[in-house]
Amino acid sequence: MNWDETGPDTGDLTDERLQDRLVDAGADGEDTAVEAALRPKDLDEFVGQEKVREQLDLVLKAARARGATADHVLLSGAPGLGKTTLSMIIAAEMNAPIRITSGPAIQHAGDLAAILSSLQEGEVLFLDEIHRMSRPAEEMLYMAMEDFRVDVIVGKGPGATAIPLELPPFTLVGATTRAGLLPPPLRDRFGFTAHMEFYAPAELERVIHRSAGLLDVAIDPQGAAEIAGRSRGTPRIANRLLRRVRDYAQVKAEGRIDRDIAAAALRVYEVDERGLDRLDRAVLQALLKLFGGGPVGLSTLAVAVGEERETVEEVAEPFLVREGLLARTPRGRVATPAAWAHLGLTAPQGGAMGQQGLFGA
Ligand SMILES: Nc1ncnc2c1ncn2[C@@H]1O[C@H](COP(=O)(O)OP(=O)(O)OP(=O)(O)O)[C@@H](O)[C@H]1O
Repeated sequence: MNWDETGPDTGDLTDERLQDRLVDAGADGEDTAVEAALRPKDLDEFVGQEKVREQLDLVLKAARARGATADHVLLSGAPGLGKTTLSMIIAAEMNAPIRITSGPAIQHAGDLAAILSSLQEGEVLFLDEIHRMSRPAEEMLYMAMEDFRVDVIVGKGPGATAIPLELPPFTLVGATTRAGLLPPPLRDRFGFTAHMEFYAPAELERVIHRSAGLLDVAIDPQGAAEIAGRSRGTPRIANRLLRRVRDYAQVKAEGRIDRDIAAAALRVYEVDERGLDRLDRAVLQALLKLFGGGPVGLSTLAVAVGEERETVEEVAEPFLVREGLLARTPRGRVATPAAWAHLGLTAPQGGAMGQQGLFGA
């Protein structure tokens, strides 16, 4: 074997460390405050997603020309790609107020009835994680979306009565990370559905330049490219990395960000040039160094990195799979040739443990 035999340096990736992952696409407390300041305010400021922007622009312009409320909109896509931002832009473009809530916050049909009955005419209701709403609330939503009416059930058992309640026309903007999980009757009630894609590096560079301008940070094009390449196709991560690089630049380089400063800062934060962090690399290293590239079962891999199965499967693997570094096969997890190259290791001759046949020699 021609790789070093010391085994992976998996460190101590406790749950607390995971919550602080710089490359997690979910929002944290700090994000929410800063994100408000960095959010594009209209469709022109919204970077990338050309098709979605073009289509949405037509939907909104046509509704405005008719003096009507815009059709219901469903936005699907991974966390941090701009679904909340787009919903706010829809409201702004329609000159309408916006109410923000989420599926998990609506556990009873009554919760939803209370929200719906207090909407103003034309208001945008943003329902994040719409796939996590309770079943009774979901059924109430069908009628509200289609007929702008809900039946509020008063009482229980045989004496229960349904009191119809008229609603003002409103625009529901539903957001989900998993459009496939939505029941077809709900999906069909949206007049416009858009899928948000991960952003290309050049688009993330534009996001970074825009945010740097708003944060009053000096950054050159190479510095922005360096951060964009590590941002996993996600504007939220790009903005978060920019803020960490800004800290480093303030302490070490009079606040100016160029390629070397960005690279040095992100080395300190353990985000590599492809956007992998310590956990991602620990999983890859275990797979390559301990198991010759696999196939190896998920549980074994998880024990090797000292993590829960779910952490490896849900936190690390999706990005590694997306990047073409790891494959989930019926025989177990397998590293791709790109994984060997990324860690600077040489794949064993003859394709040890399943390399051959799965990816060629
Ligand atoms: N197209 C874009 N152009 C510029 N900035 C963007 C864009 N999309 C997202 N952002 C920035 O990324 C951050 C996260 O976006 P947003 O909160 O809209 O994501 P999201 O898809 O709603 O995420 P989640 O599903 O986790 O709530 C925001 O601060 C916003 O400024």
